[in-house]
Amino acid sequence: MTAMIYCDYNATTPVDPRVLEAMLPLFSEDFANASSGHTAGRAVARLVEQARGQVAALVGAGRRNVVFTSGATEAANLAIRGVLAGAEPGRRRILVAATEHKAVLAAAQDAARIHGGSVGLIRVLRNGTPDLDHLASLLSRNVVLVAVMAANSETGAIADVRRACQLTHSAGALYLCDVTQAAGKIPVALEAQEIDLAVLSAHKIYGPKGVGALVASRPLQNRMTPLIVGGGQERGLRSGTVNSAGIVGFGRAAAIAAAELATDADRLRHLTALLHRLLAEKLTGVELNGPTVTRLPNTLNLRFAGADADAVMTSTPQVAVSAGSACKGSSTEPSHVLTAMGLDSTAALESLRFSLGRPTTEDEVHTAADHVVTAVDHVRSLHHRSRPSSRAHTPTRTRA
Ligand SMILES: Cc1ncc(COP(=O)(O)O)c(C=O)c1O
Ligand code: FES
Repeated sequence: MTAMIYCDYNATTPVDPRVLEAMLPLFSEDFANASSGHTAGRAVARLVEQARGQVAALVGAGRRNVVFTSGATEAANLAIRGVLAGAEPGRRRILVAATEHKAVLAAAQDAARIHGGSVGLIRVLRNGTPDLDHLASLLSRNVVLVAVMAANSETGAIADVRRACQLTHSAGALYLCDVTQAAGKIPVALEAQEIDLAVLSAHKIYGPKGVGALVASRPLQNRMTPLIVGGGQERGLRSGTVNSAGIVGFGRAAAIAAAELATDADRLRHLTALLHRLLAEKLTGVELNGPTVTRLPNTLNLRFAGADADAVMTSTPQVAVSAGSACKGSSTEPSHVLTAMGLDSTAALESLRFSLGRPTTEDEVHTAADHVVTAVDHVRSLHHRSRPSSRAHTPTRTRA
């Protein structure tokens, strides 16, 4: 049995050993409650504040702007609900890119339902990048919030965040940027770009699961309504004893990601291009879903025409890839991201996402490509056998 080759780092990453090392003392000697006034508590509070600074630095924000949550999902819910709750009655429309993560799409729908608002979808171009001309045409004085993610988890498509933010501000609305996939992979500069609200998650950057952050300016934080009330931690925006071990791990992961971003990105860009080349050389009918250039360095979403993605995944248990996003699991619904780009459901269901990571090696890429080639060939041959009248997808392979 060969070891599994993990190519699903956009779904989640392993905890970096250096992160684990930083976290361990928080479970033993530094276990005190960060809100406690005694020396032990204050020592933990200092570690939490150090982590706040590290997370802020990764995304180019001030330390005081970071509010720790249980993840990007909670942060998105807090941001959207928090803004809408305090919005003027005549200004409760939210615009979200059609390819946003469900955490943002569902939070927007829910907030609109609860607070009497509405949600509009911003179209994306064929390559998955948000259509900012469409955003411009949708903006009006009713819009309170616009959400356009920095980089898409399924296709790696990178948005022109600067322009999206400028358009939003010129209409007097707030801009929310989901940087969960961008953080640690490409530079993120929230303050320089005047982004009002951002969300991210530790487990996408080799930190632990169950911890994330909302980044928002102090005046905005003061205007926001919390989702969870109680002891008033995180300046009243997120009550509950802080997850000190998780936060310290998040901070260490952010510091490592910031220091290694450039080298990681170069290496991953090379490995992703290699994987793409190997698959395109050995298979016909391979189409890239996503931009050729403005794409995350580690992400490759490919359609293998005539090969159902779930069947390919079943035939290649040695390689961990995903069809759509991890939280959809094995659902047979086509990805909302791919269909928003104009793929029909057949094409969407024939698409696989490869996302490489810090531990990925060149050997792994070669082996993964071999496995996927075999699996795609196998699935295509089954398909042709089960439907004798169908034409082969490969021009060189004709049926008798
Ligand atoms: C772009 C994006 N936003 C938000 C999330 C949600 O993060 P979490 O599961 O940590 O709440 C994810 C994770 O899948 C993501 O990829
Ligand atoms: S786990 Fe990434 S999309 Fe849900």
